Amino acid sequence: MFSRLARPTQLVCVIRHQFSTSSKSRSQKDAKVAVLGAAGGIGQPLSLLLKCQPLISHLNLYDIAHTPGVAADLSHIETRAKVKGFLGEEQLRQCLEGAQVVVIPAGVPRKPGMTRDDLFNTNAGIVRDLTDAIADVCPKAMVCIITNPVNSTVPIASEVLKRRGVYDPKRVFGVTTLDVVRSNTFISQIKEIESGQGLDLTKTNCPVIGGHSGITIIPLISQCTPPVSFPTEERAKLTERIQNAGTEVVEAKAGAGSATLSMAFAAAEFTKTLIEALNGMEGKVQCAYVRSDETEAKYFATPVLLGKEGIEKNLGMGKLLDFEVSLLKAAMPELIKNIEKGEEFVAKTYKNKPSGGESFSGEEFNPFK
Ligand SMILES: NC(=O)C1=CN([C@@H]2O[C@H](COP(=O)(O)OP(=O)(O)OC[C@H]3O[C@@H](n4cnc5c(N)ncnc54)[C@H](O)[C@@H]3O)[C@@H](O)[C@H]2O)C=CC1
Ligand SMILES: O=C([O-])CC(=O)C(=O)O
Repeated sequence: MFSRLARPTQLVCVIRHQFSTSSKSRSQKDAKVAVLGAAGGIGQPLSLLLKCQPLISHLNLYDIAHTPGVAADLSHIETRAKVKGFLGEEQLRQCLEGAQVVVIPAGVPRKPGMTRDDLFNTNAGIVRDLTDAIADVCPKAMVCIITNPVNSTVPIASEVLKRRGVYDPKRVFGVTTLDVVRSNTFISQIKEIESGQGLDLTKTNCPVIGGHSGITIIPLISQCTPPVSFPTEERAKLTERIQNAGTEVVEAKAGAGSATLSMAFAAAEFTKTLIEALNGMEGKVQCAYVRSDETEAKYFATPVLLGKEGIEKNLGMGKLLDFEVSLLKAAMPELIKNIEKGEEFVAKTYKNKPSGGESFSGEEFNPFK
């Protein structure tokens, strides 16, 4: 059930292959995708990968800077998707017209010494306002949120959509694919050191549940396919590396941002799987941070089966080892706090704009009063 997609280890070749294979197919449907934050460190390579994705017919790129150049550049690539750039708030709604999938990497990244939660003050408002525009223009779109802190930005987007009366939990995703990508890579690397032969990365799949920050990232190594086993100490070390992998990149980049290329790869994989599922392809599964009843946290990442309407089924976390249960216990307080912080932010700051009516204060929605 939890299948891996073919992964572009040799990216360019696979991009060409995907394009040439599917340009022969006349049965594919058109997908219109908007990327918000498209000129950034993630946005640019992500837009490149999406431009090479044959299921995408239209690719709209929005940012507060540089999108005309990025769009002009990408538009010269001989692949199917028609690329348009949209610049500044006044063009945001135009960008979103007809979008079936909206991917959001807009917002500031970490610098060394910062936590993802330290990004909240800047990024919360960005996600709130972008989601508000989505509610106006393409309320039925799939919303894929990359912007950190994901643990809080997904609740923020959900609360805005709720206030606008267009929330459907099947259509809102926190993109946590990078945690799976990293787990697969690190597990295979260790097996290569141990046995001289790594795992076949096209078939390796380690689900990652929980949230997307530090100890809230819970790799389920016991559920990896193919099955792998590690001595207790090594499993703990591997888990810690996966949890801190984002910080590993932030430190290596030494002030120049966080993971961009691997994140673009991961988000492109997620988007591709989602579009395939929207097109009716069956058995499409990805881990994502979604509205969930799995635990006491309202939002929780698990493998989800994707379908024509978004999430078809939450596949849950399965049976955990004692070690994984202890990781889950450790994660819950932080995760719940992050979720509440996102919800409170919207309650305190959201100004609803009913169509044709006047703006009125978010105070009216404050459930804490
Ligand atoms: N979910 C995940 O696994 C990951 C999430 N991230 C997060 O992704 C976000 C983006 O990271 P980078 O691309 O490296 O940052 P970046 O700074 O390189 O790019 C961000 C882009 O967002 C744009 N932007 C800012 N405000 C905007 C607004 N109101 N509307 C539209 N665009 C706006 C900026 O102009 C910039 O082009 C960060 O919050 C980062 O923490 C990064 C890596 C992994
Ligand atoms: O670490 C960061 O700030 C960016 C991120 O979410 C990741 O790389 O997993």
